Amino acid sequence: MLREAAEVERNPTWLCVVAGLLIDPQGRWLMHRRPWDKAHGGLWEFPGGKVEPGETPEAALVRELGEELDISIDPRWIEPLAFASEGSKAGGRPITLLLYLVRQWEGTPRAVEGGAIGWNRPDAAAKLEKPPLDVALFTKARALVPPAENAAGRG
Ligand SMILES: Nc1nc2c([nH]c(=O)n2[C@H]2C[C@H](O)[C@@H](COP(=O)(O)OP(=O)(O)OP(=O)(O)O)O2)c(=O)[nH]1
Repeated sequence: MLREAAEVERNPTWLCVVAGLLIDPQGRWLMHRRPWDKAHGGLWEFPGGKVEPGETPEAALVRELGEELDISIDPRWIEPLAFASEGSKAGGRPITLLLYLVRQWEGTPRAVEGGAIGWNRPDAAAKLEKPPLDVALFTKARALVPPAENAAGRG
């Protein structure tokens, strides 16, 4: 029993991915276009990546946003917003995607790993082509983001 548990811990049966919804003072949402050579290449996602073994989801998000967007974030500036899960695909582990709201950061976000970024009002960001897991998650995020920030994004 113990041996099996240790094995699962070393080789988890599901993949935990964390991502951030960055909203600027004008109410625009940041989306990241994945590099063409990666899975879901060219699609617009919430910036983030995989949680590494031994890492908390929050630490992973701070690390991933630093690597991907060249920004610094204090863990106190992020808050859990929503999650989405997808079933196992042939050959792959099922993914659970945890989405955090990011209200504050240091630095100017830029795509440093070969992708691109876009700042859009939620209405425009909704029209960007996304990975399947993000479609329902995006709708959920729009419903959950506090009205003040939605209002700032009108127009
Ligand atoms: N970051 C991110 N990944 C997503 C989203 N939606 C979605 O299905 N995914 C999938 C794509 C990938 O299979 C996985 C995340 O992998 P990644 O390639 O971004 O992560 P990483 O930076 O840790 O990857 P790697 O370079 O180590 O391969 O989750 C999303 O909104 N954001």
